[in-house]
Amino acid sequence: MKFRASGVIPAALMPFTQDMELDLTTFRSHLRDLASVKGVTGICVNGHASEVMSCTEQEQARILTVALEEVGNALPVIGGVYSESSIVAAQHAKQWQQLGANALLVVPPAAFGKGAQLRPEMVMEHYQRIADACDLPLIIFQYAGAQMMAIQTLTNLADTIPSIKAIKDYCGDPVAHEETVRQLQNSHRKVNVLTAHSSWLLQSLALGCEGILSGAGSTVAALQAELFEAMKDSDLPRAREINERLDIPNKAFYHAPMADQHNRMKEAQVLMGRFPHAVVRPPLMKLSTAEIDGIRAALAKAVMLNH
Ligand SMILES: N[C@@H](CC=O)C(=O)O
Repeated sequence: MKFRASGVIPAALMPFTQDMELDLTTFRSHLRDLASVKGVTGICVNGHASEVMSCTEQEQARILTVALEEVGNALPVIGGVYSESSIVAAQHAKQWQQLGANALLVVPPAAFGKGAQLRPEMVMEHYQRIADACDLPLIIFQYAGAQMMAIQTLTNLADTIPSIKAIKDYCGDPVAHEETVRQLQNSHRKVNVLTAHSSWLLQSLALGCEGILSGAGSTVAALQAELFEAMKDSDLPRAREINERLDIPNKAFYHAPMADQHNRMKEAQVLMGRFPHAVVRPPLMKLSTAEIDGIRAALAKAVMLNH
């Protein structure tokens, strides 16, 4: 299945059983749900939304294999490559290719947050090792805050590593985001920008981003796809209307502490009748009843509850 770095690519959640094991039955039905949404062009697993940091290497391999079995005939599957070690990340890249992944999302190691701006060679080495270990299209993951890479580092990556085809941009800064679109997507070496700015998608898509790769897609992929379509058609009134609808669940998912963003989406899946439980692995903690009630109210207001 050929990966095209465009359109709406949800990052799947990873359901766990009550004893915190992978719940692969629910995962399979989650993947089928996502694949059935009109406008979805791929599915990403083993990203932050899948709680990749708390899954073992064997579990990550299993998650990718199950995703490929379940939806790999219909859509490209993008596997997140995450390790604190560039050497291990490169081993994963090789293994994920052998398992059949169609592209890789390079999840930034925590070390980037302690010096990627001052020592961009860390970033270059991490990506180069991954690129050398496989032949798959790579997606840069630009993260907000301390992990954020300088625009010069992004253009150096694009110029040095031909297999880089896209960037998932979650820089959180509209000025930096616009510059990323300008310098990567609208330059001679075209690297598509897939926005992850789920809470300001309309503004982001107005810059011309070629797609959306977002954890919120796990839960609001249909609305994201409608918004994407409206923006492609330059139908601003329609886009504004969809944006208003998206704003309600987005406000319930994206607020401090941001560590809980996907935790909240899991609770939403339970409230929508899709997941049996919203179990997260520590250090993430179960949300309070008051917060779950707030998510329920938001979903009801957005007409996302069937009951
Ligand atoms: N909020 C973004 C970035 C997360 O890591 C997303 O979920 O895609």
